[in-house]
Amino acid sequence: MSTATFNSICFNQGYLRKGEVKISKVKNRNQRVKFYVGGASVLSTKCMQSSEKNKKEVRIGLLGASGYTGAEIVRLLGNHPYFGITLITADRKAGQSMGSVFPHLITQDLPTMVSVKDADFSSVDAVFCCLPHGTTQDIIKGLPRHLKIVDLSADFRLRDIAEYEEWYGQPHSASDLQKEAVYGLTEISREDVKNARLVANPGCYPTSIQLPLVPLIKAKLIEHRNIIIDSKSGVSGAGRGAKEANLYSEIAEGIYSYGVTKHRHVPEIEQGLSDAAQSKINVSFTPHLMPMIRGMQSTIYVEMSQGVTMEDLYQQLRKSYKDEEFVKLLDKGVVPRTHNVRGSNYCFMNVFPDRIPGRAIIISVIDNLVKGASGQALQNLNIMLGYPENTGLLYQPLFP
Ligand SMILES: NC(=O)C1=CN([C@@H]2O[C@H](COP(=O)(O)OP(=O)(O)OC[C@H]3O[C@@H](n4cnc5c(N)ncnc54)[C@H](OP(=O)(O)O)[C@@H]3O)[C@@H](O)[C@H]2O)C=CC1
Ligand SMILES: CC(=O)N[C@@H](CCC(=O)OP(=O)(O)O)C(=O)O
Repeated sequence: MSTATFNSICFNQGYLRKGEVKISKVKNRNQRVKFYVGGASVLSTKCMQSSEKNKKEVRIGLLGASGYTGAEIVRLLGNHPYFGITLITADRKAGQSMGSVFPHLITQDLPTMVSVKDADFSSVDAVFCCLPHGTTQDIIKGLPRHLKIVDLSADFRLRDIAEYEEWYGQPHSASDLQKEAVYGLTEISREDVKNARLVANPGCYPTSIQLPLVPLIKAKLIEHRNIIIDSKSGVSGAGRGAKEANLYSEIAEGIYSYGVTKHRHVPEIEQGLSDAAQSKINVSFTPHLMPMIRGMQSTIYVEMSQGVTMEDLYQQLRKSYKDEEFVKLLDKGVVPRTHNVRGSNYCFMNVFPDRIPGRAIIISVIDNLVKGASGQALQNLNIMLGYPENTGLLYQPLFP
């Protein structure tokens, strides 16, 4: 038995911070080790001293590092003890350093951005693909098979290729890969994510909508008809590319409803809800652009099934998420606010009685760039590679 002091150690379910632990046997880092912490013992398959932080075990390639979700991956991985970035790509900004494109990341020790066509994947183990939909499928098709991939674009989210082609207005060039892709709404498909090679990371609106609705639909607590979803997004949801519609003068001091009746997230939302219901569900969905940078709220109006009460809805969500680290049902009556999840991987939700008997109102909030994109992507890659799901994701919300 030996004694050591760690700043942090990780074990199967999370982290222990600062403290003395006694280690019964240690031969190598991946060995099963017994820790004694304050009299209790904890079994671990992987442990690491924080002083080893720079010797990262997994080499990450980040495609689309010069965009918002790419930058967010860099920010999150800055605190990840096991994942180190060894390759970053950009398109127009290829040849530049990360610090020159995103000065807030100047302290990160990263290689220069290269174009995807010049990227060498031989010393990469896993890839985050933060590229525009439509361009992604051809790039992923060309990647070596040894790579684990989390794709943040919409290219592999829809199982039905014809539906993709209809809603995205272009042919799909990698239908074979689509068959192996796992839709990575982590809390709902965790078991499938574990064994996936390619994960299609959900869209931000679909994440905020499916997390509350899937458990209620599975438990048959709400009717499949008349689901009305009104969502609001911060402008970073549209990416960093210059667009007239996203100019400050177009966004500030106003709200803009867009994609009315035809937003491309409709089939993704309906796919997830229909899977939960095991029958086709159609929804009314309208997204809005808000004069804020980050954040997303979905306000969802539903009809409760015959005989179901508000208490049933609340208790079902409590049961579904009581052990989840990143999805929180708030105390009764507390209204979720985008401010309360900013910069974090949390989804906060709650359910309220409507004034009209038999109807309920659900509100869920996320940070579109974290749980709605890069945070959930990291949660998925942690699972795919057998690390604790929360690794690198323990940021508290940034408020005010
Ligand atoms: N922003 C958000 O909140 C969310 C975004 N997503 C999805 O994640 C993906 C990335 O989004 P986001 O980071 O916001 O987008 P950005 O527009 O901010 O970044 C796009 C990135 O892709 C690169 N790129 C553009 N075109 C090409 C191309 N033809 N070949 C190779 N690289 C290219 C850009 O390089 P360069 O800058 O050098 O031109 C940039 O690095 C998108 O599919 C988006 O829909 C998903 C959920 C939420
Ligand atoms: C504000 C804004 O423009 N948001 C984006 C959604 C971002 C996202 O989650 O979507 P994808 O990953 O499917 O692109 C939009 O409405 O297209």
